[in-house]
Amino acid sequence: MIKHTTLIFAALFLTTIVLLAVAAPMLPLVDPVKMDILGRMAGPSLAHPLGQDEYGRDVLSRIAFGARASLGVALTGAILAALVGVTLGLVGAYFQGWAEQATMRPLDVILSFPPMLLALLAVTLMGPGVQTLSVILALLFAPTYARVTFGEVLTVRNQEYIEAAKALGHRPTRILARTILPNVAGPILVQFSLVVAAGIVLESGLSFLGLGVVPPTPSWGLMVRGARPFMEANPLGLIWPCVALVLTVFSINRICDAMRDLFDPKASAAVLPVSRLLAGTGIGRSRARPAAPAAFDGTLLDIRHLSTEISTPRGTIRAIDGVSLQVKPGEAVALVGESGSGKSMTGLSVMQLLPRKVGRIADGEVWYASRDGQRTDLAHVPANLFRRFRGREMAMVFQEPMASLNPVYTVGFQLIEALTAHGQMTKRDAWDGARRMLERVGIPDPERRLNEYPHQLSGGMRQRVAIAIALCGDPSLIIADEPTTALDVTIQAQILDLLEEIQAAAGIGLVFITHNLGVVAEIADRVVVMYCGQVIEEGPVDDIFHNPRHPYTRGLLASVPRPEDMAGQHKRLSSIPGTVPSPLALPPGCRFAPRCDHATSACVVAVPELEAVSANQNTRCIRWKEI
Ligand SMILES: Nc1ncnc2c1ncn2[C@@H]1O[C@H](COP(=O)(O)OP(=O)(O)OP(=O)(O)O)[C@@H](O)[C@H]1O
Repeated sequence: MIKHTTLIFAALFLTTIVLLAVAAPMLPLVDPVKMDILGRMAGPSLAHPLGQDEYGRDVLSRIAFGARASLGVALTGAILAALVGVTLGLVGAYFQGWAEQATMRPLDVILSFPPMLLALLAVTLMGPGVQTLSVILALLFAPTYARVTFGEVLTVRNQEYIEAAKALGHRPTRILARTILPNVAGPILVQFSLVVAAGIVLESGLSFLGLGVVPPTPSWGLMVRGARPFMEANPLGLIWPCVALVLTVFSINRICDAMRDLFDPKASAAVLPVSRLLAGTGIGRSRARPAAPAAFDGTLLDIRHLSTEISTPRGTIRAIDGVSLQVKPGEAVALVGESGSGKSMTGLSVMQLLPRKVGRIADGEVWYASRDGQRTDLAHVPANLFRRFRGREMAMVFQEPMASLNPVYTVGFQLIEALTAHGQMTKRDAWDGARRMLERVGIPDPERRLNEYPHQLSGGMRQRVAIAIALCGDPSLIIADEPTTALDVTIQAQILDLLEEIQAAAGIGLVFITHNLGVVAEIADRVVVMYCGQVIEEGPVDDIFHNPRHPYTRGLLASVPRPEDMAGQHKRLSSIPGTVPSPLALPPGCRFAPRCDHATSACVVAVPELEAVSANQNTRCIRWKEI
């Protein structure tokens, strides 16, 4: 209640002051520079409602005209500084490297100059005046904005919703303006209110030195300075400009606070109870898998001997090493393996979303067949041309939907962004399209949900929205990186059903990255088992589950609880002994040998090749026939 009252007061006060400043020359006010020696420091009267100053000038008139200079200088300076500083901070933090040097280092130079020296330099070059003051303020405050923005962007730039925006094929300028900027707007707005306040105060100091507003032109700062020596004889002369200053600064602060809340919907919106959010999420779909339409005969994705390197402070590692796998249209291929085995890096390499600067495809090919039948080696598509594949041809669903959705935009806005990313649409069509996408992923009451923010949805619904966004570009391939790991078990099952249903109905090729072999059995047609960046076994789900040939696959399967274990038939779950070796110190020969019960001296001689076990199954173990 108090919060709202202060906001209304702030808005009214600021509007009045701004109107007063704009309309001052048209109002029936006394000439603000006209002196009246007989009326020096006279108290309020009908002719002078706020009294007269040390030269007998009308205080009300000087407040109104003074607002023009003070607010004009402070607001212009703060806005100019924000435009320059925020742009440089965004570009420097997002692109880093040379962009950081080009944007942030010149600002460091400006910061190292004493402010007064800068002010004198500007006055020497431009002459004193209101415009010069605005430029000085912009120069002084742009580095502060840039630093605040730079720091904020660094904290959000690795968030999954930024990766999700890239995965949709958005341009960097669009990502900066529409995805990152709203998420860092809060601290920038706070900075803005501080800069306006500091600007008003600085204006008075610089005007006093003859570097800004030239007397007798009124400004609030000059009024404070003029009234100070007479504060005992005429306290009102000091109080009025101070009241105007304090209330203006307070109002700007309050309005900026409210705007910050607006940009951070979590701070203002009421969070709905989870039970209500979970109601009617569309549980209980049939598990029967419809036959995938034979949309395309060949392979949709054909990864051949793909190796990806990452530079780390301790040396370059091969995050994936010679990975080959194929995905057909309508086929679901699961990538499984312990943490660090290279599953995510495989997905990110295909999408060209490797960690900036440090990650690169070192070797291999990634053949992708577009809808028109054209095959492209994605590993060799330049980064600036790759955008046309993301979103439209292939999409990505991430693990944590709260992180992959942009927290400051409604569900509807984000869906419309995705729908319009690759083509123009009318607002009405985009809204209808967004509603249909929500219906498609089984979200009840889609019209209402379109107006809600991600934090107002349950985890399961958020993931449905993330899937809907991925589907907006009608992709042929979806890479889902542990899309159910962050969800509880019942919701996991619903999301799996949904993915399975959509993928099979639309003939989409699905690469499903997971730790969970239970999930693999549920969704996948084929399994690719990875260890230390290599594929160590692959084949159809049934073959891998019933006839695993690699000791590592066996170990993984033995560590999965089965229904009979739960039912009390005491079969001990085994875990694989030892830990995954560091990619910086890989063992010679078979990478699993140090943890393998069946390893012999022959296993450490050379890295085993993938060997065909049957027409469909391959394994990377030289002893598979014996064990
Ligand atoms: N940004 C990074 N910087 C340095 N090394 C990385 C980075 N990301 C991944 N790696 C390394 O690359 C290798 C493969 O990692 P990746 O994330 O693909 O494994 P994963 O199988 O997906 O694991 P998880 O299941 O934990 O996600 C690991 O050795 C990992 O430490």
